[in-house]
Amino acid sequence: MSLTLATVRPGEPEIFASLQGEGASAGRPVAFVRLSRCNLACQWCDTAYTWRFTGDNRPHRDGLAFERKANQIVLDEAELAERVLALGQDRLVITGGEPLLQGAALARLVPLLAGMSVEIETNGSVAPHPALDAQVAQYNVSPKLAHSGNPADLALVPERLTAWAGDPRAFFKFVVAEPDDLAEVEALQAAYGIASERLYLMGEGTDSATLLARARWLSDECLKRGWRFTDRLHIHLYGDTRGT
Ligand SMILES: C[S@@+](CC[C@H](N)C(=O)[O-])C[C@H]1O[C@@H](n2cnc3c(N)ncnc32)[C@H](O)[C@@H]1O
Ligand SMILES: Nc1nc2[nH]cc(C(=O)O)c2c(=O)[nH]1
Ligand code: SF4
Ligand SMILES: [Mg+2]
Repeated sequence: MSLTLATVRPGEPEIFASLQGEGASAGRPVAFVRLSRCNLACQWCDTAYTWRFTGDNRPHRDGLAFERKANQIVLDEAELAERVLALGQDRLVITGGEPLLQGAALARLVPLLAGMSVEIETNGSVAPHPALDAQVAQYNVSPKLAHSGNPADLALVPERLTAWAGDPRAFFKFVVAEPDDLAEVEALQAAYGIASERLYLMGEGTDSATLLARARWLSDECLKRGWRFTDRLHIHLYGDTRGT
């Protein structure tokens, strides 16, 4: 079995070491692998190069029907594990695109990582393969709200949100653009019993000024509600740059 990865430059898979920029483990030095393909199509996605391919202007709402394009690289698990281990970190963050679309292959990758812990970035709409789930230390679950432009029935899958809310490894990370978006977060917390200590708000944005402007009111909202706030550290450090 193999994995389809995004590329940081033509022909170079997006495998890199950086500080985790977001969520409950922000600031931790980690290795990253970015997989290609996504089942959603957020209108503000900062990694659309993993799912919207040259020559096709429609968002691919069906990530499983992806086409093999020059900007994707297929690696077998052993080759990928070797490149990850060479980065010398004790945790691997698997992101994308939507990495859980390739859960069976990821389940075969993890045992080759010599004891590295695994953290997964997911949009929360896809069930983790059971053999992968048994090996995951932390999920960063980012359910997409209406402002993402995705149909709610694709983005917000009730049985998935119930499962994530009941899993202590799962930290929710809601991308918020405007104060009105908070009513949706409130409704989801009430509907699924999401614990406030596992509920993070993160501003939408791919530049420091936008993120800081949003942080100013998001922090007040978190103080009022007992929710958590996360910034996007990598954007402040490196801008909107692939492989950082
Ligand atoms: C590119 S996604 C990949 C993982 C998965 N598809 C997901 O959406 O969680 C990684 C993280 O970046 C966030 N993200 C993507 N574009 C963003 C933007 N323009 N502003 C803020 N967060 C963004 C997503 O919500 C998610 O938390
Ligand atoms: N440094 C850094 N931290 C991140 N946290 C989540 C990321 C993602 O794209 O999933 C990401 C990323 O792309 N870079
Ligand atoms: S779910 Fe994640 S990868 Fe997919 S379009 Fe949205 S932000 Fe981008
Ligand atoms: Mg990113």
